[in-house]
Amino acid sequence: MSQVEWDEEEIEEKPFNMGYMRKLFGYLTPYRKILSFVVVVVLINMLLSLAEPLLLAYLIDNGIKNGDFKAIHIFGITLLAIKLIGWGCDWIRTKYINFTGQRILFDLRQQLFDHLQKLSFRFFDGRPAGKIMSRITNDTNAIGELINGGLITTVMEVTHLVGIIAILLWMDWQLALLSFVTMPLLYFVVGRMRPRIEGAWTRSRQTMSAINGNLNETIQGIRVIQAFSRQQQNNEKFDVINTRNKKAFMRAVTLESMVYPFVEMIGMIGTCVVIWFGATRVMDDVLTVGFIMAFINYLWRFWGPLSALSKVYSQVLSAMASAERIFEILDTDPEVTNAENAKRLPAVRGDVSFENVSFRYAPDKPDVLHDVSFNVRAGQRVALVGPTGAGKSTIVNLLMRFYDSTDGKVKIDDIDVKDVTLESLRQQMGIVLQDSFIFSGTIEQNLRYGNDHCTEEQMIQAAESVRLDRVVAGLPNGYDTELEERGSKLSVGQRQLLAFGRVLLSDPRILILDEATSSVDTETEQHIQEALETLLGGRTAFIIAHRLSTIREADVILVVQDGRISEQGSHDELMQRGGTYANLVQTQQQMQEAVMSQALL
Ligand SMILES: Nc1ncnc2c1ncn2[C@@H]1O[C@H](COP(=O)(O)OP(=O)(O)OP(=O)(O)O)[C@@H](O)[C@H]1O
Repeated sequence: MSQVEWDEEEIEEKPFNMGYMRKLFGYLTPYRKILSFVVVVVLINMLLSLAEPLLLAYLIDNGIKNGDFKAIHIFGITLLAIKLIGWGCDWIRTKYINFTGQRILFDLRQQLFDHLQKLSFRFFDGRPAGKIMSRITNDTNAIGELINGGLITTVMEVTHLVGIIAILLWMDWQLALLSFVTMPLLYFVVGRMRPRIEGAWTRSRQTMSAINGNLNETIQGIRVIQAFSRQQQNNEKFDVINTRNKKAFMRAVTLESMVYPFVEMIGMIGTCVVIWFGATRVMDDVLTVGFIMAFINYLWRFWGPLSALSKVYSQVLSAMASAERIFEILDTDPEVTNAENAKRLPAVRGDVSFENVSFRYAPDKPDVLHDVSFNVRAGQRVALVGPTGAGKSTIVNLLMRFYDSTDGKVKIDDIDVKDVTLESLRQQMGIVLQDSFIFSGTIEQNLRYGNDHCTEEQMIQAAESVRLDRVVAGLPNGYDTELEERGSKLSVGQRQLLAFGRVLLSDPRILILDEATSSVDTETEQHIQEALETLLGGRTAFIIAHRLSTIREADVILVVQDGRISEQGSHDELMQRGGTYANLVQTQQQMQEAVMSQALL
C-alpha cells in the first residue's frame, strides 16, 4: 500500500508511473474493440485533414494560376468531401469516446464504492470523509478526463505532428529545417514558463479549495457563528482567502497572456523565414506560390499538436496523482475479514466473555485495553461505566468485531468471534449509538433497514413497542414520510425512538447501546425509557451508561478505567466495596442534589 498522507494538502501532480498506467489501461480492456474503432476513425480524419494544404497548393498552382475551372471544381468538391467525412469522424469520436469514458468512470466508481463499504473501521479512522468523497468524485473524474481527452488527443496529435514533419521534409527538406530554427527558442521559453504557469494555476485551484472549505465550515457552523456574532471576523477571514484566490488567478492569466503571444511570435518568425526564402525561390521559378502557401499552412498547424500534447502531459501527471489516491483505496484490504474456515454463527443464547483481551488502534499506538476479562450470561444487562477515554466504546467495538483484538479472545456462547463469519455475527447483534444515524428515505425504509422482509404488521408493532407510533401519527404521510439526510426533520428524541424501532425489528440477541447524554423533555424521556425496556427485554445488553438509574438496574456493572476493568459486580456489591464505583455514585448524587437545589432556588 502506498503511503499517501491524508492530512497533507492533496498533491496535484505525480511523476509518471508505468505501474499505475498499466492498471489504468486494465480498465480500458473491456472496451478495446470500440476504442480501436475510434482510433481508426481518428487516424482517417487526421490523414484527410493533412491533405488540405496540399489541396490548397493544387488550387492555387493549377486552378487559379492557370484559370482551370475543372481544377477549381475538383478542389471544391474534394474539400467538401473531406469536411463531410471529417464531421462524421468527429461525431463518431466524440460520441464513442465520451460513452466509453463514462462507462469506465462508472466501473471505477462502482468498484471504489463497493470496496469502500468492505473496508474496516481503521481505514476510516483519521481519514476525513470529505477527502474520501473527493477521491471517488474528483479523482475518478481526473482519470476520466485522461481517458476521454488525453488518450485520443495523444493518438491524434502525435499522428498530426509526425504527419506534418514528414510532409514538410518531403516538400522541401532544406526549407523545413530552416523553418525549424526557432524551435530551440520555443523550447526554452515554453520549457521555462510552463512550470510557472502550471504552478500559478495550481495555486489558484488550491486557494479555490480554501474558499470552498471556508464556505462549507461557515454553512455548517452558521448557528454558532450567529450565536457568537462572528460575522464581521468571518468576513475579514474570507476576504483574505478570496483576495488570495483573485491574485493567484490574475497571476496565472498574466503569465499565460505573456507566453502565448510569444509562442505565436516565434511561430511567425519561422513563417517569415519561409516567406523570405520561399519568395526568392518563387521568383527564381524553383517553387510555386501554391507550394509556399501549403508550406506555411503546415507550419501554422505545427504548434497546435505541440500545445495539445503538452496539455496532455500535465493531464497525465495529474491523473498519476489521482491514480495513486484511488489505488491506495483499492489496494487496501479490509483488515477484519472472515477467516478461511469461518463458519456461520448459529443462533446464540447470548453469553459473552472477554478473555485477557488487549487492544491497540494502530501498531504504533499504545494499548487502550489491557488484559480485559469478564463473563456475562445470556439475558444479563451490563452497564459500562468509567471516565471519558477509558475504553468503553472500544470494548463494544471488539464485541461487534469492528476491530480485532490484539491479544486475547472475545467469545459469544463460547465461540470465538474470529471463527465465525462477520455477517452471521453482526446479524445477531444490534447497536444503537447516541447520535443514531438516520438515512434519507422514508420512516418505513429506515425501520426496515435491518430486516427487509418483515411484514407490515411486524413493522407497525415494532414502532408501537418503542412508542414511535405517536411520532408517526403526527407526520403528514405517516410511515411514508420522507426524511431528509440524517433525519434532520426529526427531533433528537424522535430519532432515538426510530433507531430503537430499527434495532427491534432486526431482533438481535445481543444489544449494544450508547445511552444518549443529550437531554430531551420529560415526556420524550419517559417514552424513551419505556421503549428501552421493550428493546432490552430478554436480550444480553451492553449499555454505555450515563444515567444512574440505568446503572443501578444493571445486573453487572463493569467499571472501566485506563483500559482496565477495575471493578465488576452489581450496584449493591460495588457500593459495599466502597471503591471507585461508590465514589462515582456519590459524586453523581452530589451533583444531582446541587442541580436540584439550584433549580429550586
Ligand atoms: N479510532 C481510534 N483510533 C485511535 N485511538 C482511538 C480511536 N478511538 C478511540 N481511541 C482512543 O482509545 C481510548 C479509548 O477510547 P474509547 O472511545 O473506547 O473511550 P470511552 O471510554 O468510550 O470514552 P467516551 O466515554 O468519551 O466515549 C482513548 O484514549 C481514545 O483516544
